[in-house]
Amino acid sequence: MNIIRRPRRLRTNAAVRALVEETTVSVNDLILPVFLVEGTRVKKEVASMPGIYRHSLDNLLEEIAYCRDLGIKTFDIFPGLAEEKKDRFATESHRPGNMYLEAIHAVKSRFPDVVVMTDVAMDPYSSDGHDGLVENGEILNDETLEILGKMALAQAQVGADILGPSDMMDGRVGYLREILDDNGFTNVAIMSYTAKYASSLYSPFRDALESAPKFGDKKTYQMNPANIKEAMIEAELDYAEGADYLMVKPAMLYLDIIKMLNDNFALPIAAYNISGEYSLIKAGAQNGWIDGQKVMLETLTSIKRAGAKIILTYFAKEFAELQRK
Ligand SMILES: NCc1[nH]cc(CCC(=O)O)c1CC(=O)O
Repeated sequence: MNIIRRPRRLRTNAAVRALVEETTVSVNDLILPVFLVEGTRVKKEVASMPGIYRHSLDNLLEEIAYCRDLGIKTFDIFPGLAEEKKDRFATESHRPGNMYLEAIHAVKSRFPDVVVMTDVAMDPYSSDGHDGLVENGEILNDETLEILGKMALAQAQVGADILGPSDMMDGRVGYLREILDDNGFTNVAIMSYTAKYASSLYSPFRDALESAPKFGDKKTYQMNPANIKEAMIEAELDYAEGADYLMVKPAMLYLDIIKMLNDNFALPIAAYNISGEYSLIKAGAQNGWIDGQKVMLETLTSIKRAGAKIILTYFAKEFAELQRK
C-alpha cells in the first residue's frame, strides 16, 4: 500500500495534536455577562439558565472577585428592574445614582483592573419591553438615540470602559461616539452589536431580566436570520461611525457571519454566545444526552475558529474553572 499523504499522522497522539492545533480558547478571550438586581444578599437562579444567577450588588462584587481570580477580566453587566421602575421613555436608565450606575461605579472602584462593559438599550427600563421608544405601536429611531445618548453618557461618567449598544437603532454608534467625545470620554470604547439577529434564542435572557416585549416582536430593528448582506452594511456603517469592536449575535448559528466580518474588517470581532445557546447545551447535559463540558469547549472553539477573537459567554466561569484544574 503506498498512500503518500496520510493526514492521520498529525493526529497520532495528544502532543502532536496539540502541536498542530490552530485554535485555542483562552480566558483572555472571554467576557462574562452578569445579571444585576436590586436588594442585598440576593442570588436567584434563572430558571431557564441553570448555573446562572441574578445578583444584588453585594453578591455581584463577590462573584466578580471570584471570577477575576480565575483570570476573567471583562464583565458585561445587565440590569433587571422591577416593573414599577419602568416607563415609556426608560427614564430610569439615566437617572443619576440608579442601581446600574452605582454598580458600575462600585465595580470600578473595587477592581480598577477589571474592564466593565455596559449595555446601552432601553428594554430593561422600558414599560413596552422594546429597545426603542414606542409610538402608536412603532419603534421610533431618532428619538430613541437621544435616550441612548443620555444612558451612555451616564455610564461613561461612572467609569464604564466599553459601551455595548444592543438596540439596533440606525446611526447609534456615530451618535454615541460624538456624545462621548464631546464630553471628554475619548477613551471609552464602543463594542457595537453590529449584526444582531431577531433570534428565538433570546428568551432565557428575557426571563432573567423580565424584559420581554409587551407586544409584537423585534423584527423591525433586529436583523432577519435569513440575511447575510445586511450584516456587511451594518458592519460598514459601524466601522465608519467609529466602533472599536464589531459583534455578531447570536454566535453558534451565525458562524458564517462571524467569518465574513472577520475576513472583511480589521477590527476585533466579538460574538455573543447567547442565553438560549447556553440553555440548549445545559438542558442536553442535564438529560445526560450530551457531555456538557465537551460541548461547551467545542462550541467556544468553533466560535473562535470562525473568526471571533472575543466571546461573550455565560460559560466563561465554567471554562475558567476547568482551565485552572
Ligand atoms: N437589548 C436587548 C438584549 N441585550 C442582550 C440580549 C440577549 C442576550 C442573551 O440572550 O444572552 C438582548 C435580548 C433582546 O434583544 O431581546
